Amino acid sequence: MAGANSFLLKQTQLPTRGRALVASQSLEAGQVLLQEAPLLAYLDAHTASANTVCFHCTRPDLNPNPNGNGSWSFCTTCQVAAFCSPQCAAAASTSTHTPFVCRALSLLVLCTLDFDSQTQARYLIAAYNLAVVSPHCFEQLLSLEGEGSVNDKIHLVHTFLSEAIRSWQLECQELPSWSVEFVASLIAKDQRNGFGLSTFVPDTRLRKIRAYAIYAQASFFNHDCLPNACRFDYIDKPGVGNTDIIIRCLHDIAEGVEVCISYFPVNWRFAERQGKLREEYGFECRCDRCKIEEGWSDEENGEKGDEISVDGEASEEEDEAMKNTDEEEGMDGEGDGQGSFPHAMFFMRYLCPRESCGGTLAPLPPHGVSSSVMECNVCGELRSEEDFLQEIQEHKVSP
Ligand SMILES: C[S@@+](CC[C@H](N)C(=O)[O-])C[C@H]1O[C@@H](n2cnc3c(N)ncnc32)[C@H](O)[C@@H]1O
Repeated sequence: MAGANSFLLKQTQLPTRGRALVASQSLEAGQVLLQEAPLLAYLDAHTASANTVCFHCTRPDLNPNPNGNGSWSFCTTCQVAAFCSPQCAAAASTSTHTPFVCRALSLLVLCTLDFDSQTQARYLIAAYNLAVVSPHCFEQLLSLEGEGSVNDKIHLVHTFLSEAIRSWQLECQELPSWSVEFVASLIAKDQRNGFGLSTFVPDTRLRKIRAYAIYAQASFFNHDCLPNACRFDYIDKPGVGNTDIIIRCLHDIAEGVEVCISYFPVNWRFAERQGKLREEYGFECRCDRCKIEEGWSDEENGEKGDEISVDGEASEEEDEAMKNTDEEEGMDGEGDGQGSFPHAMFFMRYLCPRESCGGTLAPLPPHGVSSSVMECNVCGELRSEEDFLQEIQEHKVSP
């Protein structure tokens, strides 16, 4: 497979879960398995409405100023897309902000779609643009999992996209129109394969979605409620590649073992996890953890859910934070030992201990030797082995 570390993973086909990625050699804790640039990325409509994020690289304007801000500029044609630098503006003109996108964005601000539909419309604009500027990448998008069905919301965004295409055709060239069924299937591909690009807001300790992205190779990671890898992104890092996805091992993985991530915070309870996977991903999870938790009563699910929250208590705020976060996360597991709650140690080791964070901890990439320092994929905090051992003592759970 393609990607920076392509030799570490190989794609295979599994009978009950479709395409999957397995370790093609033994992998080390913290190892970077994949670093990949997006096939396409698009801004969340709420974020975009604030006009403080670069349309091309998604970095924020940290000092918004109505009189103009250093290297920041707006597209003078659509007056919708902001760019953080002349370099981003120039790169966008042949990739993410072509004349078609520019026209479509100027129509988008005039339409009455709600924010959710505007976000979907931004995805469709980016997908249509991809079909024009990079047919090969568009083919990759089309090959991803997901077949959708048409509903009223899809009719609305389809109508918008058709208008945008027609408007551009009048001025320019003959462009193919897309059927509503085709649009529904593209939206399903986004739902099943898209990743949120978010930033951690230290004051609220919540994540704020800034943009979404789809990656050709990372789309082949299946889900597990006790994953052996997790995803990092560094969208504010300087230089190119800030929207790359990085997948790292949580622990050593033997050759031939499937590498899975979690599609949402791992401290979600059984019913929430099953509901999300059924409704948005179209499958029933039969992982080891689910097989155990399906045998729990509602009370047990509630109690154990409480036990494995950050402080031994699952606050409503924390639950809400997790619901608002389309990331793989973890939680700690005080629990009652390995007997009735065998995955408690997973949460002890891989949940960020910071209150309300809910992020997953993975070791820093090994440099010669494995690192014992864990990094949180949500708040970015580091935890040393000494801190971990102290936490275990406090929780009185044997490692
Ligand atoms: C991001 S794609 C993963 C790659 C996918 N298997 C494929 O063939 O392209 C997500 C889809 O994979 C399938 N999938 C992922 N994890 C699964 C699991 N644990 N059990 C069954 N199906 C799974 C579901 O169809 C889901 O909608």
